[in-house]
Amino acid sequence: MALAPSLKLPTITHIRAYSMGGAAAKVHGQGGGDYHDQGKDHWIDDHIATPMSKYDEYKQSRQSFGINVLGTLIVEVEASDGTTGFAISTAGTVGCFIVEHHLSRFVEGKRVDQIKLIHDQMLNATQYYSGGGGVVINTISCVDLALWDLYGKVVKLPVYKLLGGAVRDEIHFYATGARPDLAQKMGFIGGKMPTHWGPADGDEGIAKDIATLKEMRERVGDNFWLMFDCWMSQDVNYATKLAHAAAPYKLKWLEECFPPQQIESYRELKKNMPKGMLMTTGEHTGTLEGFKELSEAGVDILQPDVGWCGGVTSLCEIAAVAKSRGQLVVPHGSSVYSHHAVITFTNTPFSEMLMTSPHADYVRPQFDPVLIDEPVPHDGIITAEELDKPGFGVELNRECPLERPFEH
Ligand SMILES: C[C@H](O)[C@H](O)[C@@H](O)[C@@H](O)C(=O)O
Ligand SMILES: [Mg+2]
Repeated sequence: MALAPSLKLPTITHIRAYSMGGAAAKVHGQGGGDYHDQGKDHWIDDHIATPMSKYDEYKQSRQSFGINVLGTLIVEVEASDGTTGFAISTAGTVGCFIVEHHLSRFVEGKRVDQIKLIHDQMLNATQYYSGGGGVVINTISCVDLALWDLYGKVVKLPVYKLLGGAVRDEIHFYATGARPDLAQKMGFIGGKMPTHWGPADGDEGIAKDIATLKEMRERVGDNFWLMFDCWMSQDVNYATKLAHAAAPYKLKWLEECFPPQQIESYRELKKNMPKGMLMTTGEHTGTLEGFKELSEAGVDILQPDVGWCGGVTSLCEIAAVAKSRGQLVVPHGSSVYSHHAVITFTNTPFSEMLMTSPHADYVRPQFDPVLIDEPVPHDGIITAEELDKPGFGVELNRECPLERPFEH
């Protein structure tokens, strides 16, 4: 049966890649897709424990060791009917090179609905240099997100409806930031704090982070969720001791204690943790196989970042891996790009809002200032209705200092 004329979909004529911020930029602290690229005196760069914390010179600031060197990647795709779609991620100038000189050949000339075909070709064509994660997968994710945005804008449907529709009317959020007590007042269901100390600080480090947890528990009462985010900074012994020291204060989960490759460390920690405390991780894992391994190691909540794991196409596959084992998938804070996916997942009962206001004392759009109309939770909630705009429902703020370093 021939397609109705209205369903004859346009082809993709152009893909373009822009960067903003990062080491290659003249201006820093711009925020955007690389949300760690903030200005001075920001909670997100205040003595947070990392794998680099064992070096005194890199203890105070993650920017000092380069957490924000990449900057924002913006990918724009244009269809033969003139419609454009775009997305952002963390890949900056490096990502621009990969898009313009490698991935563009798999995109231009295809129909706007051939997203999965393009995704498979991008993943396989970069296998020889991607290492299955990092900036290459971030870049592929950004292209995938831009394609979903374009498809939605061509057929005039929000991405979540293209994925099969909402399974709930609202998304409820926990907040990540320095002030869970303020997050509670803003209507969030929980607060996730970074840890500030690690194995190099020994038992004294554990005592200091537990003191913060104790203080916050006293402020928020017994029922508000409190979590620690350890950003790959620990070893199994330290994480085990921290988990048991935190149990009296009802810590809900311990997040990303180790680098993504240390599957055996996660498997061992899960056995060591107090009963009822959850172990979560995944934001720095970039392959479906990597998430399968984490799932089998007993991770309770998989936390892929849709801009770093392969895009919406991969996120849906990861959600199915989790679902097959009765586990949850709660994406790392990635704003509108994960909202449209999670509202269609039956194993995502809540999601993350990353507080990018400097003192975590008000709700600022996570990718501010690069997205126009970026939705934010009100009283800790975003409704399906608020997502009812074509594509991801946002537009690119072209007043940002965008550069196109390469062309093809
Ligand atoms: C707060 C954490 O240190 C990271 O900055 C954060 O981006 C990420 O780990 C998260 O889970 O939100
Ligand atoms: Mg995290």
